[in-house]
Amino acid sequence: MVPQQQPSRMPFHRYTAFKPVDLPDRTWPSRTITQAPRWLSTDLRDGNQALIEPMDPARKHEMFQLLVRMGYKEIEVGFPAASQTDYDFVRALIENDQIPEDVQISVLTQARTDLIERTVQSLVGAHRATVHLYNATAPTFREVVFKVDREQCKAIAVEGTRDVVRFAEQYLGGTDFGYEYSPEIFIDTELDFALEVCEAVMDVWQPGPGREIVLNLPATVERTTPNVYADQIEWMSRSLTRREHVAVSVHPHNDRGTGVASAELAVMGGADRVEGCLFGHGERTGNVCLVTLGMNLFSQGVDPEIDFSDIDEIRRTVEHCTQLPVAPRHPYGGDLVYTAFSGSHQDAIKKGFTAQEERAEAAGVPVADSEWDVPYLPIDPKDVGRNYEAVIRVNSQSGKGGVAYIMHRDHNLDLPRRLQIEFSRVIQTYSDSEGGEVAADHIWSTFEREYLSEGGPVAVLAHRSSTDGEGSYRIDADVRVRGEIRELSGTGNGPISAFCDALSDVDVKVRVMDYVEHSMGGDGESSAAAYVEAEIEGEVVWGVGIHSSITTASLKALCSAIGRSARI
Ligand SMILES: CC(=O)SCCNC(=O)CCNC(=O)[C@H](O)C(C)(C)COP(=O)(O)OP(=O)(O)OC[C@H]1O[C@@H](n2cnc3c(N)ncnc32)[C@H](O)[C@@H]1OP(=O)(O)O
Ligand SMILES: CC(C)C(=O)C(=O)O
Repeated sequence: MVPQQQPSRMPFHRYTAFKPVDLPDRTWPSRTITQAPRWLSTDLRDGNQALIEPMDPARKHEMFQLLVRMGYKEIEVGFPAASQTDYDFVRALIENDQIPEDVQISVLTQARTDLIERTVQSLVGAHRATVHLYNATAPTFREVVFKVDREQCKAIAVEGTRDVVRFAEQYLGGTDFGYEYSPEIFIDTELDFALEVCEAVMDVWQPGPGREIVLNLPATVERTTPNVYADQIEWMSRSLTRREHVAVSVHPHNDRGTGVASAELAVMGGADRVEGCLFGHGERTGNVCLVTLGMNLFSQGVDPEIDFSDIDEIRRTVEHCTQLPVAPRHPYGGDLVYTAFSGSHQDAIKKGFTAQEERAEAAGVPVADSEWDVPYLPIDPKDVGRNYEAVIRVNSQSGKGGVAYIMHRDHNLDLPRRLQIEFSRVIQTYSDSEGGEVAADHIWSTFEREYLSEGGPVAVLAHRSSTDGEGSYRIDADVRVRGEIRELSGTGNGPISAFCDALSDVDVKVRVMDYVEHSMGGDGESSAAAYVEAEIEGEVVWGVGIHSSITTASLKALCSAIGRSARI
């Protein structure tokens, strides 16, 4: 008897639901994203500060170069007041002139005068640079961490901003200087207070034409559903004064696994800019993944303004720099994300590829330019530098479609449907007994053994044929029958029926039920494939022949069927 279910033993009473935002006239749900937001990569700061082993200078340079190559124009390069390594890295970028003209680096600092001064000093000589200042504004942080009230909390932000302005004037004369402020833990901060602090910071910075401020509103710890974050962002975006001079920025983390949705809904709610990391590195469960966000736009026909065309090179570099693996199922970049093992998916993909090619041909455009619509593949793997090799892999969950796809892809063989069924049963028997994946070369060697070996009871050694002009076909063939070489002759309405007739002389009874042939394409020496479905000794089997002469291929296919019927 199944035991009765016990009441939950999870202590859920310890947690309270996040308070929603009162915004009945919210507009974000009916918006769509038609343009990429501004991106900021914080791989070298928030990503780096969460690594088991932070990046050494060589890895930092490699990551920076990758980000530049991909097209990121805003890159947070470190926390220079935190360590000599971070400070030296920023100096090296500037002194070695490694920052392209159109790239704005930024550096993070706490709101502490000594740290701000050192942070600003790290930027001396930069063409363009931003200082990013933060202080936590949420109630628990005010009460527990800083032991300040609202006014004192606001004063930290205001004084910090004054320091930034003062030191920038002192040290950064020739720099196109920008400023970013983050009320850290914005997501848990009372909205009216977050607004009050941001307004006070703006009063010091004085944004205006040519003097933007970035107000970054982080979901430092993701604690609610993405719609609530979107409400918060829309509320802030609508409430801020001097909005046209403010870049509203979001910085989602992924604690609930909904960082990407939070960022997307926040952009619909009015955010102009998104901060995140490649493959979602960052504190705890990570920052929002910039690859997923960019590729999500791409898959909707929106230019992500970032180059993802060699996703494996990006993944390898990130793995090398962070010394952490990217999960095989990570959206767009994981090893397995364009692979189907299961039969019905493989069948649909195989049909989808054919339809895609036909559509492209009908439209007169190359497949690589034609509108993509293939089942189970939200994007063309080739658009991110993958090939179709891994799209279909065979294991015990696979059906005929997958096996047939591999035979076509790797060997130009279009197996007729009933042969697909017959051969996939052979592969299924193997995968059921061995478990695991059946490699493409094993599929081929099995096919060769089952259908192409010439060691059966009948083999054609040579043949000559003639027609009488009235549709009758005559064949004379040297045939090895059960180990003996015989000269046989037969007539029929084609080579196969003539050969069947010839075989009846040596007591081999074959009734052909289906016949299919095709050229295997390619070069001048290309072969033809012939497939014969035949009833032999009451058994229906398929045989396959491959040869540069289609007649020889068809005779071989018949011998192949005879061989199979003798074996099974
Ligand atoms: C959400 C985020 O990712 S924020 C970025 C977090 N990243 C990092 O912290 C990485 C780099 N940080 C560091 O290396 C160090 O924290 C340093 C060098 C900046 C400072 O080191 P320390 O002076 O030893 O201070 P410590 O690390 O203990 O920080 C805590 C102190 O800073 C204060 N503090 C924390 N954040 C801020 C802030 N944004 N503004 C002002 N003060 C702050 C705390 O209240 C605490 O002060 P207390 O010692 O008077 O109680
Ligand atoms: C400093 C801020 C932007 C931050 O990293 C966070 O809140 O997660």
